[in-house]
Order: sequence, then C-alpha cells, then structure tokens
Amino acid sequence: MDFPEEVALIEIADRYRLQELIGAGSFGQVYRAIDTWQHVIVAVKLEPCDFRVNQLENEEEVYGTLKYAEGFPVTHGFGTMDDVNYLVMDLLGPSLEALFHFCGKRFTLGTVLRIALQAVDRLESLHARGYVHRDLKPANFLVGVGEQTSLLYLIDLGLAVPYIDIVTRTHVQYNDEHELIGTPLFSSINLHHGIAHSRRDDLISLAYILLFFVRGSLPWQGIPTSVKAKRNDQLTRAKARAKPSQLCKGLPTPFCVFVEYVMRLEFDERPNYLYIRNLLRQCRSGVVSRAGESENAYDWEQRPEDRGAMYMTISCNVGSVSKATHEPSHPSTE
Ligand SMILES: Nc1ncnc2c1ncn2[C@@H]1O[C@H](COP(=O)(O)OP(=O)(O)OP(=O)(O)O)[C@@H](O)[C@H]1O
Repeated sequence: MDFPEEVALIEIADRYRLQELIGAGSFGQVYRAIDTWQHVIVAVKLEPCDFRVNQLENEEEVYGTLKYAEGFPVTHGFGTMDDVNYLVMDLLGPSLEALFHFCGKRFTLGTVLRIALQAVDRLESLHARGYVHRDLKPANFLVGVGEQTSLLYLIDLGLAVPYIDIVTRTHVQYNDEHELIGTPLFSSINLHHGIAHSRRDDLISLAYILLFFVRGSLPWQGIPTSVKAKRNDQLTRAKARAKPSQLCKGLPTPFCVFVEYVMRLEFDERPNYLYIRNLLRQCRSGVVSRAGESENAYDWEQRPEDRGAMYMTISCNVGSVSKATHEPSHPSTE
C-alpha cells in the first residue's frame, strides 16, 4: 500500500481512520487512529505483507491468549488490506524509553522498583500462557492513558514464541544453535552463546533494563551490536566480566540477590516470581522509609506542571535507541 502524504486519507477496514504516526520500529508503523464506528481513539500497527518476516499475526495470536491479563493492550481487529497487515489495539501512552529520556536518562531507585514489580507481573502472565517475549527493552514497556497512567503495559509480542512444546506439553529442548534474536544491549549471555530463549532470559533482560535505568548506562553499551560472531564475542565477554556485585554497586542487597538469582536460573527452571517480588518489595520498603519518597509517583509524575510538555515532547515515539535483531540473516540495527 502506498501511503499518501496525508495519512488522514487512509481508512483501514472502512473503519479506522489514521491520524498520526506515533511509533515505528523495524517491523511496522504504529498510528493513532479514530474508530469511526465507536468514536474512540485506537492504535493501529501496520506491517507490509511482503516484509521479510511477517509477525503481526503471531502478535495478534499471543495478545489473544492474554485477553484478561492486566497490562497488555486489548486487540480490536486484525486483517489485511491491500498489501498491508493491520492490528488494531488500545492506544497507550509513552514508552519507558521516551520517559527515560524525558527524565534526563536516569530513573530513581523508587521509580525503577515500581517499574520492576509491574514488569515481573507482566512476565509471569506471559510465561503462564506458555510464551517467552524475546525482545524486552524500554521501548516495549508503555504506560497507559487516562485512568491507567500508573499501569505498565508490555507490548510488541511479534517475536514471542512458546517455550512449551504443544504436543508433549513439556519444556522445549535445550539447543545451542540459535542465532541471536532480540535487542543485543539487553540480551542475556545465554543468547549470545546461541542457547534457545527460555523464561530466564526474559528475566535477565529485565534485570539489565532495570540496571540501565538506575545506573544510566550499562558497561557494554557502545560495543557494536552486529550479529557477526566476532563482534558479539566482544559483547559477550563484556557481559561476562560484569559481575552482579559490580553492576549493583550502591544498590540495596536484595536487588543484587535478585540479579544473581535470575542469572543462575537453569534453562528450563520455573522462575520463582514470588521470591523476586519479595526481594524487590524489600528494596522498595527501604527506599520509601529512607527517603520518605512519595509512594505513588513515578519520576516523570513528580512535577505535574511538566506533564503537558512531557506528553507533547514524547507523544511521537518514532525511532528507538535500542533496536532489535529480529531475523538471524539480517544484521541488527544499532
Ligand atoms: N498500542 C500502542 N499505543 C501507543 N503507542 C504504541 C502502541 N504500540 C506501539 N506503540 C509505539 O510504537 C513503537 C513501535 O511499536 P512496536 O514495538 O510494536 O513495533 P516494532 O516494529 O515491532 O518495533 P521494534 O522494531 O522496536 O521491535 C513502540 O515503541 C511505541 O512507542
């Protein structure tokens, strides 16, 4: 489908009139749109049918299994129009990537822990349905809109795959011949070694994301992230050198215990989400009692007068600092 300059001329499925581009990744473009039947605003993700790998159908299917789970957008339609696949879903707010930039590229520990507790819940929900996400990064966590601005959503399930074999109902077999999929900055060392992605790798990515938020950077940032083996060796070595105790320097002990725990998980081990939540809660009670920090505000909510400007600045999440490696045969974007 050739897009006219004026996107507002495009109506998807004779119903969803595109208004504005609000996000773009390696796979598709996401538009704010108006549902002309229900008169509500929605998000429409578009993916060219002739794209090298079509993922939108998979994404729709995985969202379908999460219909009643908190913190995942509800989908309202999927189909093909001309040569474009479309997925209609709830419109959400800015991503943690955009909010991180808005807050000067660092979050306080209090905000990181609030994010962490919700993110663990999202992963538990997804894993309970038999899927691993495989592309966790700040751009894939969004806050809600309206009454839901405190709720963290997990999106972009196009790369999600089952970790349970549907025939045998057992965990998929260990295999170390996989290409790296996902976002190299946040991928676990297991994935650099070619090991199949399992639940532990989602949790390790989450740990890296949280460390990135609270430290402002990761030690291996800046190392080129091409899938070419040699360059990944460099990245793998840098990750291996960074011990949890160093990564967590200055952070409360339970946070370090959490990072060590997820890094020690076995390939097919069920993570103890309750244990993780308890560790994070222990950190949180320390933070709240020490700093007298407001229980209910994220960093980006601290100055309500900035909120309008914030939404103006970050309403268009086009582009991303951390792009994914989605397909083995194509080098990752950096
Ligand atoms: N439901 C939504 N509401 C509001 N914004 C959204 C929604 N879904 C996606 N976005 C925005 O669009 C961006 C790209 O979306 P998404 O990650 O689904 O696309 P992608 O092509 O798979 O991206 P990537 O290549 O980064 O994996 C998101 O980071 C987010 O900013």
